[in-house]
Amino acid sequence: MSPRAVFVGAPGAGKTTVGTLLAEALGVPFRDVDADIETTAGKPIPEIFIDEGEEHFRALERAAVADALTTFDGVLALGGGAILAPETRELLAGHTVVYLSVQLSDAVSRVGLGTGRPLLALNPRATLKYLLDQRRPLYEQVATITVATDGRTPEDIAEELAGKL
Ligand SMILES: Nc1ncnc2c1ncn2[C@@H]1O[C@H](COP(=O)(O)OP(=O)(O)O)[C@@H](O)[C@H]1O
Ligand SMILES: O=C(O)C1=C[C@@H](OP(=O)(O)O)[C@@H](O)[C@H](O)C1
Ligand SMILES: [Mg+2]
Repeated sequence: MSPRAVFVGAPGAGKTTVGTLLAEALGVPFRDVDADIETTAGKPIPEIFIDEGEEHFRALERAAVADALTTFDGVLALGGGAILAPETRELLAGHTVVYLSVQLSDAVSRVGLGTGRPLLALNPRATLKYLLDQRRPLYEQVATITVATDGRTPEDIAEELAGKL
């Protein structure tokens, strides 16, 4: 069993939003690894970061991605940092991986100061700039399809992808 599409990209790229719309368009289920992690941990992601720390979150994330890649055949969204793990990048080989790219300005305006992303809680613009610079090569490495999302609606992006998949 293998997902129809796996979404990667930075926080605010629209993985959860576009992934949900694409799953609807294809008539398949949607799953978000962040939600799987919260179910396993029994608490929201910010609380995992506070109580156990990022390393523990990343361990849960590696396990959740490995599980979903072999047990789920709908549309799957990863968290933005999942591709930091070399073993996760290796597991993605052979899958249909959609990289939603986003420039700093759109990413910042989309995530704003909203809660739920502990890494961005303090200084979203500076942190996002760092994350984008660090991760862009990794997203490009695992991607089989890349879609630039700046200035486009989630509906428009999902429609384009539904036509390609
Ligand atoms: N293409 C887009 N244009 C404008 N806003 C978007 C777009 N994609 C997502 N958003 C908004 O940005 C925020 C983050 O989207 P989300 O799907 O949670 O991103 P991710 O899962 O990649 O972090 C949400 O408020 C969502 O409605
Ligand atoms: O970029 C990251 O390291 C993270 C992104 C989040 O997911 P989204 O990319 O869906 O916001 C979530 O997994 C966690 O807060 C860590
Ligand atoms: Mg998300």
